[in-house]
Amino acid sequence: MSAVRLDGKATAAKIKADLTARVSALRERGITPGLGTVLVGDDPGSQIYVAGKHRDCAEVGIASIRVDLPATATQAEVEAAVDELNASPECTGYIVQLPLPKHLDTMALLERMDPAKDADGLHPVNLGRLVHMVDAPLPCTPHGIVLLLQEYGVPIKGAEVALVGRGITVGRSLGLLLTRRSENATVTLCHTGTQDLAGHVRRADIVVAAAGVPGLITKDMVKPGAAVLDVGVSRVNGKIAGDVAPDVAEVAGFLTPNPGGVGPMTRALLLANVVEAAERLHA
Ligand SMILES: Nc1nc(=O)c2c([nH]1)NC[C@@H]1CN(c3ccc(C(=O)N[C@@H](CCC(=O)O)C(=O)O)cc3)C=[N+]21
Repeated sequence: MSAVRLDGKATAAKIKADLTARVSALRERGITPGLGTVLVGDDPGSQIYVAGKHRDCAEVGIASIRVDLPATATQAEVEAAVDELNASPECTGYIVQLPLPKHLDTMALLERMDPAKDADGLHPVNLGRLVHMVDAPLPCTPHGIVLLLQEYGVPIKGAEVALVGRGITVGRSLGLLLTRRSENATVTLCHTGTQDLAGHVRRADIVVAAAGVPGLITKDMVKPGAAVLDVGVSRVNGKIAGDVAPDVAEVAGFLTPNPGGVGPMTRALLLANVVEAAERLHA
C-alpha cells in the first residue's frame, strides 16, 4: 500500500489562481494589495523564505515591500520598521519573520503591529479572536493544513487528531482551529513533555508533525490509513529533512511530500491574508 500524496504545490496553485482574480478585481478599483516583510539578520533559511514570499507576490499581482535589518538591529530600530509599515498605505499586510535574534523582544514587536495588517495571524489580538472562535486572519500553516485536508476529502469532523509540537505558528494555533464548531475534530496536543507520544499518534486519524525533529514519526507509530502531514523543516547535510520518516508512506492513507506539501500552502495562505486585509479595508 502506498499513501495518496497530499500535493500542497498543486493545491496552492489553485488558491493562487483564485487570488490572482481577486487582486485584479481590486486593481480595477485602484487598490493594490501590498505585503511587507521585516527580516532581521541573515539566517539563510529565513532569507530563502522571505525571497520566496516576494516571488509569490509578484506571481499574483501583489506589491511587496521588503525591510531588511542587520542582526545587530536594536529593539527601537525594529519597532521603527513596524511603525512605518503600520502607517504605510501601500502595505495592506505584513509579517515579521520569526525567529528574531535573541536580544529582541518578539512579543513586544508582535503587540506593536496593527492587528488589521497581521498577515501571519499571529498578533495576540488575532490569536485571541481565534480562541474566542470569531473571525480573524488565520495563522497561515494551520489554515493551509485544513484546506489541504479538505481538498483531498480527508474527514475532519469527528477525527482524532494528534498534533506533535506546541509551537505558536503550527501546533497550538492548529489545535484552536480544528476544535472550532466548523471543524469539530478532537485534538491531542503533544509536546516534549508528552509521556507516550507513540500511543497518542497511533490512535490518530490525522497526524501533524511540527516538532522540528527529523524522522520523529516512524512507520510503527502510524495507524494504517491515517493522514500524515509533515511540517518539519530541519536541514540535514544541506537537504530539507521532515519530521516524518519516509517509510510512513507504506502505512499512511494520505501523506504530504516535503518539500511540496505544507510549505507551499503556508505561502499561499499568507497571500490570502494580504488580499483579504485589502478587501476588508476597502469594503
Ligand atoms: N513570521 C513568520 N511567518 C512564517 O510563516 C514563517 C516564519 N516567520 N519563519 C520561518 C517559517 C518557515 N516557513 C516556511 C514557509 C514556506 C516554506 C516552503 O514553501 N518550502 C518549500 C521548499 C523551499 C525550499 O526548498 O527551501 C516546500 O515545502 O516545498 C518553508 C518554510 C514560514 N515561516
